[in-house]
Amino acid sequence: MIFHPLGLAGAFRITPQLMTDERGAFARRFCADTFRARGLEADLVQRSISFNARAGTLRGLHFQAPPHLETKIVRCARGAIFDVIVDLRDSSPTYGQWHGEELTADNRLMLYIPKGFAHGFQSLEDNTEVDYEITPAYVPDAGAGFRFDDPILAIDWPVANIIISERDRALPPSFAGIRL
Ligand SMILES: Cc1cn([C@H]2C[C@H](O)[C@@H](COP(=O)(O)OP(=O)(O)O[C@H]3O[C@H](C)C(=O)[C@H](O)[C@H]3O)O2)c(=O)[nH]c1=O
Repeated sequence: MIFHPLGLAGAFRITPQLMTDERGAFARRFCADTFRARGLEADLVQRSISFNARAGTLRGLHFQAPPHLETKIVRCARGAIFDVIVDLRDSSPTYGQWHGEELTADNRLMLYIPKGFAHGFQSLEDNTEVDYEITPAYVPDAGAGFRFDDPILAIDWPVANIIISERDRALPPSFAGIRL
């Protein structure tokens, strides 16, 4: 695995290193010892799937409220997504900044998202599936977030036909004032 630090400290793009032969390839996409050695969270207690039937589906921008802040590893197992993380860490010099990354089944890229970030994505193809590794466990009442079209962030979502849930439509308009 190659860890590429993003401009938002503590977040990484991870590239699995393919070992190829005539059959195809093999690559490690997680290793607890490697993550611990890098000071990253290695005890990811839940693994989840997000299936998105239509291109343009947008989920987010979400986080779990303290004390249930999440660490996540996100990858695209089928199709493609535009993945966005937003730094909401109160003490961070990049507070209020965001990073977008195209994660696809073909590029096999992953994002490591530390605690204190909001997360969201938009699917770029039909039948897109996203894999999550998350800690701590899901706490239904801790769900929080803000709208994808926050005017302060002005995220340029790639697919014009945006499909979102009523819940996401009703989120607060901006991250302003949220400090984790
Ligand atoms: C997140 C989650 C949801 N659920 C249940 C709750 C609902 O019955 C159903 C769909 O939940 P929700 O609409 O909150 O799912 P998303 O809109 O995809 O939310 C996720 O989207 C953004 C992009 C994220 O990064 C988070 O993983 C998460 O907030 O799955 C669970 O049982 N466990 C879970 O961990």
